[in-house]
Amino acid sequence: MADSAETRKLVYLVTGGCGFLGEHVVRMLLQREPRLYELRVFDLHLGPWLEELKTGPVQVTAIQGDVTQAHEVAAAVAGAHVVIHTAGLVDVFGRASPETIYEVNVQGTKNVIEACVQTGTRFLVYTSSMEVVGPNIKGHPFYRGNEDTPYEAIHRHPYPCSKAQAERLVLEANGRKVHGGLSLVTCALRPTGIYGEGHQIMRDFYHQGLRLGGRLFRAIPASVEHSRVYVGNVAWMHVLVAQELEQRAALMGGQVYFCYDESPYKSYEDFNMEFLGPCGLRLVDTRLLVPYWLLMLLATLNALLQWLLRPLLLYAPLLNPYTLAVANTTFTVSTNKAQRHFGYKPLFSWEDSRTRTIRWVQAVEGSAP
Ligand SMILES: NC(=O)C1=CN([C@@H]2O[C@H](COP(=O)(O)OP(=O)(O)OC[C@H]3O[C@@H](n4cnc5c(N)ncnc54)[C@H](O)[C@@H]3O)[C@@H](O)[C@H]2O)C=CC1
Ligand SMILES: C[C@@H](CO)CCC[C@@H](C)[C@H]1CC[C@H]2[C@@H]3[C@H](O)CC4=CC(=O)CC[C@]4(C)[C@H]3CC[C@]12C
Repeated sequence: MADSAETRKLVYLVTGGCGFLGEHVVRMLLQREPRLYELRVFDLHLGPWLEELKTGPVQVTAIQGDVTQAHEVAAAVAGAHVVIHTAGLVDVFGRASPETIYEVNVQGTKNVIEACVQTGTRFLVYTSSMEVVGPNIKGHPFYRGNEDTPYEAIHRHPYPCSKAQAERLVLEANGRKVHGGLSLVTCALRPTGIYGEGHQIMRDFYHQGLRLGGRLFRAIPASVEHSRVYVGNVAWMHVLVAQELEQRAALMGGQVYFCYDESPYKSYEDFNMEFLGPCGLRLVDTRLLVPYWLLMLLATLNALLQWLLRPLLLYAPLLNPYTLAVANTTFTVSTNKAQRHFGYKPLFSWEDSRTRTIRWVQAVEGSAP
């Protein structure tokens, strides 16, 4: 029944569909959206794994394109029922210029919205970020907060600023008339730090630990808690939102939802050790040797070196004043808004998420850094 031609009618577009989250969204759609007829995967860099998806019942169309190019976006959006816009430049390490980050994250999102309006696509799901809220530049903790918790969201770094601007544009576009006269329905999902199969920073920490003889050094007190969320659950929430947006447009349109699951609250480093520990790494407590002021000094030195070396080479280590501030500030969410509004429940338990991630790290073991 689910595979009959009559039930398969919908065309979805996933921007950034070959990224860490995007790939999980693509695979989840193929598994969990029986009405799918065509799945368009739009990305600057297409992955070879897309080929294996082309043999199934759904037409998978790979589109190599750039969200900053309005005409490329419009061509990809034309005829799509739903757009899931995950494409973005995730850079808190100074690899890209602020201008490029704005161009991709803000102008790219404008292009997606305008393409929906011009071509008559009615449903837009945007991948925002917890960074739109915080941590703010004052390092205020956000403890077990929800979507309505008051918090002074002030940023300077281009990444959170660009995500906040883009999110605002998406929410303001809710209710705009699209080609054909119907209204656009939009909403934004705000994942906390995502982990799982394909997580590049986890891979970097793992290889760093191997280089250091199986050790990682604690820099952040264990009392600083972060919310983390498994990539499969983030993908599932995107798919569910996309499915429910039409029926529940009045309730969900123009709304934001944190992405959450049952992953435990822990410091960034302690949480990573849930996976890296079983893969043979140890977290060595050097916090008494490396006090916070020294870390801040190192982070500032890294930023200075990055600036000095820029004409010659790209120096972009994980530690800089911004990443240190984020890592060192408690940011935890506790909410059931997604459950109340569209029946979200995590698809993967914490045990499943942990096991899957550990298996992936173990498979990464032999691969080059
Ligand atoms: N990784 C994380 O912890 C979090 C990520 N997010 C958001 O989730 C989304 C996906 O992030 P990740 O999967 O982690 O990043 P990623 O870098 O793995 O994926 C982003 C994808 O977008 C594509 N892309 C970049 N510039 C593009 C352009 N100009 N045109 C077309 N495609 C382009 C990239 O090629 C990549 O495949 C982003 O919007 C990010 O802001 C939100 C919260 C947490
Ligand atoms: C002080 C270092 C010593 O081990 C640890 C540095 C860790 C940082 C690289 C990460 C700590 C918190 C991360 C960010 C957080 O999870 C929120 C994010 C949301 C996003 O939308 C994008 C990624 C990120 C900014 C994430 C990036 C890496 C950290 C700063």
